[in-house]
Amino acid sequence: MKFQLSIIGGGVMGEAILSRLVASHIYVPADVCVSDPMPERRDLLAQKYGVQVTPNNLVAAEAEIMLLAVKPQSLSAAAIGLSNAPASCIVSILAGVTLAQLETMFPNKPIVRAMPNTPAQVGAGVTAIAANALVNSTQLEAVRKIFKAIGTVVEVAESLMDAVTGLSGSGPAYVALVIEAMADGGVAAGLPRAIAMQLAMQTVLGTAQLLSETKLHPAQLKDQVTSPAGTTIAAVAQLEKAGLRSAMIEAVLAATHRAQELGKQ
Ligand SMILES: NC(=O)C1=CN([C@@H]2O[C@H](COP(=O)(O)OP(=O)(O)OC[C@H]3O[C@@H](n4cnc5c(N)ncnc54)[C@H](O)[C@@H]3O)[C@@H](O)[C@H]2O)C=CC1
Ligand SMILES: O=C(O)[C@@H]1CCC=N1
Repeated sequence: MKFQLSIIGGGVMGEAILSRLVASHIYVPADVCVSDPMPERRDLLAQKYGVQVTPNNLVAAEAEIMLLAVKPQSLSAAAIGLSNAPASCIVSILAGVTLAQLETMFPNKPIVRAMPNTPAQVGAGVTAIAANALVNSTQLEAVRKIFKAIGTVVEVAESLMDAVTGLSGSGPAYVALVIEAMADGGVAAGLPRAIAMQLAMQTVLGTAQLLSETKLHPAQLKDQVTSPAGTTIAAVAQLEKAGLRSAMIEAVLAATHRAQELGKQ
């Protein structure tokens, strides 16, 4: 096979995955090909990572693993002529697009559906994967290795992939909104913007680390912070009044439903 790995679509996620794979020496740049119609993306990726680039998806398809990283709306156009692609194994990170749909486009191919997230850019992503019946253990291990390079990997039933998309796939945006809003609150209370941002960011990072390392339930952590008649319970009462928990639950459900819709297009 001409390439060990090809990435169809060198955008935000394609580059995030590529950057970690090259940095961790999992693939030699010469063995990787990225296909993208935008010359400026091709030039940037070739210069920055030393990989092969092409505007022709068919050229890139000569790979052991072909990773699809185009928008779901671009999949039909990207897949034209690829139904008999020589790629040994196909991996899709497209929101909403099911294994059944991919199997129709790429008959009799081993296919893995995956859902990473943008903290992949700094090796702190989380990716859920689900494989079809044709994926063998060597191929699954190779796919796991790709996603381990960008963070942690969990295996789920394919029926749960839209829910994964609603939670961790889209989740970095929810957390970013929370951090921005907390910083705004600090600014409203008189803090300089830069200090407010630093405090908000480290509070989110530190809280996630504390929960992860101690295995405390979030409710226990909340109870540790809330002194009787203190400041935190005053804030928690406001958050409950504004429906923070309900808003977050509805947000995850809305993203899950949107992923289901994208899969039906
Ligand atoms: N951005 C995110 O946070 C996440 C995105 N995803 C999924 O990853 C996929 C890519 O998303 P992004 O990287 O954010 O999008 P993006 O728009 O940054 O990248 C898509 C790339 O595909 C290229 N492209 C368009 N048509 C093409 C074609 N016919 N052949 C080859 N390349 C083509 C574009 O030029 C662009 O560089 C989407 O399907 C999305 O659902 C999954 C997890 C997280
Ligand atoms: O918003 C989207 O559709 C993509 C999928 C998960 C994160 N971003």
